[in-house]
Amino acid sequence: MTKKILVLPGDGIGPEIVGQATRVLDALIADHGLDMTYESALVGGSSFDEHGVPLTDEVLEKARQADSVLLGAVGGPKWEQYEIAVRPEKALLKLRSELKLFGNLRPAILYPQLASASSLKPELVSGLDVLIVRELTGGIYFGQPRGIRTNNNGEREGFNTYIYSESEIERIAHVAFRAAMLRDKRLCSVDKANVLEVTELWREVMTRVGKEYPEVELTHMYVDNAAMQLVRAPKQFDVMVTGNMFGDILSDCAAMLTGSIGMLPSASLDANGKGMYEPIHGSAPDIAGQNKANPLATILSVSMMLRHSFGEEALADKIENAVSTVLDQGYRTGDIYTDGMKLVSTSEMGDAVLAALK
Ligand SMILES: NC(=O)c1ccc[n+]([C@@H]2O[C@H](COP(=O)([O-])OP(=O)(O)OC[C@H]3O[C@@H](n4cnc5c(N)ncnc54)[C@H](O)[C@@H]3O)[C@@H](O)[C@H]2O)c1
Ligand SMILES: CC(C)[C@H](C(=O)O)[C@@H](O)C(=O)O
Ligand SMILES: [Mg+2]
Repeated sequence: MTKKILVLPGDGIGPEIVGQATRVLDALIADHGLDMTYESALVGGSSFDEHGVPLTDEVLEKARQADSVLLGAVGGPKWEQYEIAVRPEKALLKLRSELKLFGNLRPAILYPQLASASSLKPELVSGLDVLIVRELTGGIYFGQPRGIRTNNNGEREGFNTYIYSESEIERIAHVAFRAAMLRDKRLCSVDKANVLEVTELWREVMTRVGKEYPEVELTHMYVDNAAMQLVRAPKQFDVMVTGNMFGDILSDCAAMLTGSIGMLPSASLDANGKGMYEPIHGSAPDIAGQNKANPLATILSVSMMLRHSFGEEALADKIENAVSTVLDQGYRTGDIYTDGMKLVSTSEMGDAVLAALK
């Protein structure tokens, strides 16, 4: 059966970077006779402008029907004036939650060629390979009740609920332990169990599930310390597992260690391996429309799609090798540029990756 991919470019730099990723996909489909097709649709602000909602029922249904989804980025200043319920970001959250994509994998890998682009000293990051496993459909992002209300003193107050059920923690724990089993077998669970009951339970469940994976060394760390350790000595980590909001923050932090947020892909998976793939960065309004954005995180997201949703390991490797080749050749978009390298545009980086794939 032909595999169907739904492509959602989104807003800001989304269409520019996804444009390069689909060129890579086109080349692989043509050169390797892959039985895959894709169609594109609006999401986020571009959908809001056209349809008055950031995600139409039709596009949600297409996402359900697809074998996997490739997303660029959503959001931007144009839509910040609207209430949260109709903002572009809501589309992303709805897709994640409706498709039950609870397991978010965010690999922070330093390509050796980019050691000098990292914000840390090369010796601290050389060989860096950390996998952040982020719970993506629960926690404070989705907990009820939430809102802005007027309290008894007549003052407005905003509130959200940080909640995790045991089963939600268990299933993300299994994702993380299984990932650790395929790597260096070290898992660090990040929480705030010294203050928040929800993460006290998180720690208890992680420890319990850990008994099923005796080969994996499980450690626990408070999130404030984890943020500090990530910039102090990031190579101490193999796999990190954490909740939705802590994972959001720590993954942006880890991204910068690899040279740029423009380098980090992600996979958001359901219990059956269906996934949505996207770079971890946003729509970068400051550079949108200028053909400047780094498309590599999105191209690497295609690689993750081929690996996790379609079992095409060799082709996934091929994309990663092509990225490594273009970095060897000295091609750099502005975010990863260092002296002596060749500064290229988004589309020229795409050209270079396509050439390296041949
Ligand atoms: N997955 C998503 O769709 C997603 C993720 C994060 C933020 N957002 C949204 O994006 C908008 C902008 O958010 P932000 O500015 O906080 O974060 P951002 O990730 O868009 O940008 C942060 C900084 O990183 C740079 N950057 C990001 N991606 C880059 C790339 N590929 N190449 C080069 N530089 C890159 C930007 O230019 C900017 O200076 C907001 O509306 C936010 O909600 C969306
Ligand atoms: C845009 C926003 C909803 C999203 C998140 O917070 O999950 C983004 O920051 C991410 O990291 O994918
Ligand atoms: Mg984020």
